[in-house]
Amino acid sequence: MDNAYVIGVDYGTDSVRSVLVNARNGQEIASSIYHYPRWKKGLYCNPSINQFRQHPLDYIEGLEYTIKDCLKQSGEQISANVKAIAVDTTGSTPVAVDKTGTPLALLPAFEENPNAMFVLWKDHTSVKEADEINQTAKKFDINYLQYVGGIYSSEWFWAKLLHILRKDKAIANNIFTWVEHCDWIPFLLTGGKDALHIKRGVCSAGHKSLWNESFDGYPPNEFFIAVDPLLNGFTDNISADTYTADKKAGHLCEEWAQKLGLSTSVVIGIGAFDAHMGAVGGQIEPYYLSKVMGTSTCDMLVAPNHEVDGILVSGICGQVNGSVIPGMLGMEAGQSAFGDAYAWFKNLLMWPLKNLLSTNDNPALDDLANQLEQQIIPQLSKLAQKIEPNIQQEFAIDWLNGRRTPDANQALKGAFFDLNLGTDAVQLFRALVEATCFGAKKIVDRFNEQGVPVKGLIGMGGVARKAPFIMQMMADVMDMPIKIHRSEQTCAIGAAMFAATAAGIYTKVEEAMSAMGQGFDAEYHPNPQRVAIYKLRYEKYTQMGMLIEEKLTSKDNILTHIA
Ligand SMILES: Nc1ncnc2c1ncn2[C@@H]1O[C@H](COP(=O)(O)OP(=O)(O)O)[C@@H](O)[C@H]1O
Ligand SMILES: O=C(CO)[C@@H](O)[C@@H](O)COP(=O)(O)O
Repeated sequence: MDNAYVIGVDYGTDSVRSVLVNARNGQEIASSIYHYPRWKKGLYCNPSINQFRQHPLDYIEGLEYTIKDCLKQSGEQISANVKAIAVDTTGSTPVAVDKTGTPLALLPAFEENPNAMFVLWKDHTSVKEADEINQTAKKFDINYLQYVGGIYSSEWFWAKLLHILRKDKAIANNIFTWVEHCDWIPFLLTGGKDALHIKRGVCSAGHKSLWNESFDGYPPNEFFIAVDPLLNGFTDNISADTYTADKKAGHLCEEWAQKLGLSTSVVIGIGAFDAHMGAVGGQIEPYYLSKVMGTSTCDMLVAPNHEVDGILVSGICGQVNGSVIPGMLGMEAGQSAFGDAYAWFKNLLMWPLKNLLSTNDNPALDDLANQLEQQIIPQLSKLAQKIEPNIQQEFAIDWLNGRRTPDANQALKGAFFDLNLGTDAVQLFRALVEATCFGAKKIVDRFNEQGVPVKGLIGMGGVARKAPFIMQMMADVMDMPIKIHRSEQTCAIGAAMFAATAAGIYTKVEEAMSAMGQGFDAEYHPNPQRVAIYKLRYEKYTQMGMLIEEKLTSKDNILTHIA
């Protein structure tokens, strides 16, 4: 135990990070990050139709680079004592694979075909298919959506599969099965060669693929045929056995052991989603909402199974036994755009610099544009912090990437209200931040209303750590303190905790969490004066949100007729 080290690998939206930590106390020995090069160039994506695809080579190259870099920084002695690796990824981010479990984009015939690549969580091309799953589910006596909040989302597994099968005959003819990113990386590292043997984590299966123990696995084939005969037989190639992330997927295969310079005795853990492992890295406690705030938010809550027996929370992203901590019910909710909403606003302000300023012959101008870009969100935050909220101020709705929870509806859009000729960028930014905090409060309200009391808030992720202004507003809007986890890399550290448990260094992940957790370093408390004004503004957010939703979904909506 003295000389035991573990590696946690965290695949985020833009980059993969690995950390090598001391399994005894969680001390970070090395970390490394790799930005996906093809993704960075915008390849295979089309934001105007919400198509976001990632090439498997971005993932494979990043895996090799970051782990090797960590080992290089740590030195030979530590590298020789690496006992386990575990991986978390975004999700639902599935890919079509052939019988050998190879993603189709790794085959020459499909290497440039976006439909043969991983369909990133934020790809919303399958809104129609998700709707068809929702409509079909109503025709069955058993409610197959009861454990995923009652609404199937276009961000998820089956909707994405159906969309790809419909769009691309060549993929439909060559696909053997459909696999989540978090289940595929352990398969890769353990040298899997048969797609029937891919081990599916309970986290991905339960939250995104409609697996539940009460159905003895997935819904029956008739359900999928009723959605579309194209889905016929797909569950035959997906094992109904699922695993919690404290278990082994296997050992490092010869090929990857050689590539990385590690031994084949290194244990590979079962994979799970970033937010779920992040919640563990952030030392989640029962009934604390653990908010991973980055591009999007993922809000996790755990509760002992016997205390929430019979409760089904509607409109969330699922409740799954063991998806976060084995033996507890893991519940997931979240917002489709959080930091992404601020990034959108920043990009809007950057438009003249990106489009009117010719930097061809002048690298200094390029540098200047980049520097300004880095400063936009911090400077807006600094100035927005000085504005005291009042009821008449500019106002926004945060559904710029649709609404993930409560009640998934990816067709919804964002909005600004109450603008006048005096409205400036700072006021608009303030309104946007406030809207994202209101969106966060809607999730807390839903848990409270449906019998799962939220007793505290834990903040993690890029925005939680970089944005005191936003975290203070979160505490004010929620009327509840929020404590921020010390770790910069909660997801990767969570993966490292699971790696240590899968390797048998700890018997339970809770033990790993208390031994390896780094604790909290900031806490924001609500300001009573602002709490009162935000209550009124939240009421307005609710009313305006309802108005937008009714308009967008009503039969006499002019846009529906034009479409
Ligand atoms: N100073 C800041 N204040 C608020 N948001 C920020 C700041 N800097 C970056 N962001 C946002 O953080 C998000 C990235 O979060 P991060 O946790 O680093 O990545 P990921 O979600 O990919 O894991 C981006 O959407 C960006 O707009
Ligand atoms: O939805 C999930 C997990 O269920 C996340 O993977 C997804 O929000 C992406 O997270 P990031 O914004 O990359 O931290």
